[in-house]
Amino acid sequence: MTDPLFGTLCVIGPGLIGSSVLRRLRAHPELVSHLVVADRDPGVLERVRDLDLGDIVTDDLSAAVRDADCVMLCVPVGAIAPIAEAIMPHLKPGAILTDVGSTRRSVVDALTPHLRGDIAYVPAHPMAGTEHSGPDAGFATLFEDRWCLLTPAPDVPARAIDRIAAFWSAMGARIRVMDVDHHDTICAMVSHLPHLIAFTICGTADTLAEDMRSEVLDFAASGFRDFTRIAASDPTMWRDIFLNNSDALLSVLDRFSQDASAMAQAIRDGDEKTIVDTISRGRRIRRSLLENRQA
Ligand SMILES: NC(=O)c1ccc[n+]([C@@H]2O[C@H](COP(=O)([O-])OP(=O)(O)OC[C@H]3O[C@@H](n4cnc5c(N)ncnc54)[C@H](O)[C@@H]3O)[C@@H](O)[C@H]2O)c1
Ligand SMILES: O=C(O)C(=O)C[C@]1(C(=O)O)C=C[C@@H](O)C=C1
Repeated sequence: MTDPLFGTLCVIGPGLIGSSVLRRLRAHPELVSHLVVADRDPGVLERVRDLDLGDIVTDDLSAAVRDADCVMLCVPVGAIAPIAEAIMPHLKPGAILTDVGSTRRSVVDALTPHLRGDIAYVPAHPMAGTEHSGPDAGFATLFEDRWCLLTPAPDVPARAIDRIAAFWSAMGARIRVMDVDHHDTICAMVSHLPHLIAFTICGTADTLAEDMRSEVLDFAASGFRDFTRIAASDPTMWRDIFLNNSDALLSVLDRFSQDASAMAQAIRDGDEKTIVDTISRGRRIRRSLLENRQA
């Protein structure tokens, strides 16, 4: 029998992501021997107990981390650094600290000054999720064949990075190690901007429906519905993402606005070539994504 990856793992914030990790660990008990789960919300803790996702379930974060070989923060981005600061004095010597936050630079900058010398911090962002939140939303296969982006500082010991990489491989994910700012630029484009557009387009349709006193939304077919899926995501999580990745997000939003204006101009001018070229590009991207997924 192989040794477990961690003797004790503590998950703080057993929502969609945290509870998916815990479900996978329950399905593969050889990976981690002992699971400690902490949250500030009594309702969440009750569900975690009902679902039997932890061996110890508590609202006492300091006590929860005391014996943990690895502590994983699965809370909204704005709560990561404050929680890390609060638990820092209570961490076991030599423990690994990790999180699953969707943005990196502002979190790393806020957290690093509080980092103890004997604690390795290895942020890991799984590029997987749904529009749902909370412990009931998770599922054990969420991370299968999805990327997990690791952004450790250059001085983090390789042993700790390897552990977290092995952990996410066991979750079914593919691993890529990258620089913090590079991570934020990529995620601004492929995740944060699409969500911003989805939230905005729903608002526009809703306002139009009110203005016209009409049933615009009643006739929403699948194109609009595809936007509403991601627009149903958690407001606190997305507020934190937008505010914590503002520079990269505003920069891609600027480019998007220019491209949308160019499309508007092409429509105004009856410029068929530009319109067809732009649509064809989208079609090519969709097809190459589907091919890569099947590969
Ligand atoms: N949802 C996604 O699609 C997705 C994908 C990848 C990464 N992420 C990131 O993962 C993290 C968690 O997202 P989620 O969708 O699982 O969220 P969630 O809302 O489902 O769960 C978050 C949990 O954190 C708890 N929490 C919040 N503040 C806390 C605090 N101060 N102290 C203790 N507990 C606290 C909440 O009670 C909740 O149980 C976020 O940083 C998010 O950016 C989300
Ligand atoms: O599929 C979804 O619903 C998601 O929103 C998942 C998604 C994404 O944008 O792809 C959302 C935020 C994350 O940090 C990573 C993944």
